[in-house]
Amino acid sequence: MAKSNDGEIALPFPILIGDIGGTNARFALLLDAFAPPKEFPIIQTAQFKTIDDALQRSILDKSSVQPRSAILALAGPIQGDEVPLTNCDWVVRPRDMIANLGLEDVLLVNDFEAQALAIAALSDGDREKIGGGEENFAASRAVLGPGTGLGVAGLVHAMHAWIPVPGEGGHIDIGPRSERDYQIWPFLEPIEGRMSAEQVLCGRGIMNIYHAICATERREATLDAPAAVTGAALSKSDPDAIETVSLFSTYLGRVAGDIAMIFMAKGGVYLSGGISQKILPALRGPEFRAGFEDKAPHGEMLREIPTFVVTHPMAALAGLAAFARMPDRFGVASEGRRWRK
Ligand SMILES: Nc1ncnc2c1ncn2[C@@H]1O[C@H](COP(=O)(O)OP(=O)(O)OP(=O)(O)O)[C@@H](O)[C@H]1O
Repeated sequence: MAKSNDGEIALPFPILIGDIGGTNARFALLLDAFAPPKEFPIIQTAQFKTIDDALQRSILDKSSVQPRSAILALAGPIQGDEVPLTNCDWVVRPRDMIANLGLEDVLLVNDFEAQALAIAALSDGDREKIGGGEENFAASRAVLGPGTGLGVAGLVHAMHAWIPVPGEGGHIDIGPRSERDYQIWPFLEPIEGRMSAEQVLCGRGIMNIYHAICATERREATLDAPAAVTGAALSKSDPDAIETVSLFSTYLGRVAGDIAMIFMAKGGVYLSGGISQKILPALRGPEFRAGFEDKAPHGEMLREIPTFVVTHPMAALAGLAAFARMPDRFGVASEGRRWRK
């Protein structure tokens, strides 16, 4: 059996891989290191009381293949033998999974770690470049994903391996920069008195910006959901929605530029998460790159760093599949989050 580079033995095939978010869970089976993943229909987490029930009824009962191991990416910190999920009622108990579902080996990783694994493996068909120079293939990369929250991770190339670096980068401070920012800022809702990136760069953040613009303009806020705001912006039917998406793109560019500097991400900065793909036409506009490059004294360096929108519909699963097939290429720590029969 192969050894992964942290000295652990690679997980045995067939491997069940899963990306479990607050609303949706996506699963696929890998029969061996070469066969394409067998994907299952997306599961709504709210429709099953427990994850074991969802796995039994939606995966195991629907396939003749019994997986020997599982790699699951979860939204939330992984600590101890019972891992509650953020934004949904499921609790992941790997020991019970091994006892009840016929698995021998379970590895849990953070959802943005899976996104970081994905950006090591995406082909040109799974991403759209939106500015900057050529990528440096051996250099570090970073990924930001505005969705229900703002996930951030780095991907560092060291010791002949790609090492995902998950963190809480979505919660860094963000401050006003332009005259317009100074007008809007007093109306933005802070968290415990401070403005963090996540307060503006997620679904809730879109509404925060939109309400602040409406308050600044003394206009009634008529749109009631992030999708309504981005829809009205893309169809150019509402001036406040248009400005919301313009400022969202600027702020996403600024934070992406900060993360690029922290990781020296000359391999590129990637935008994932549910929102990036949905506002892709807006991200192609000038605001995102202008915010990204406005980083004196390092503007020159930032202008060279390419940025990409991840267009792969199941990027996290693609990342987990790449790791499952070639664990030696990645430095994924397993201490405290791997359970074996
Ligand atoms: N068209 C849209 N424009 C802007 N925001 C949207 C749009 N559609 C959904 N959203 C917002 O995106 C967020 C959900 O993001 P995303 O799809 O990335 O979910 P997630 O956090 O990855 O969870 P899960 O994995 O369970 O789907 C919600 O806040 C939702 O309101």
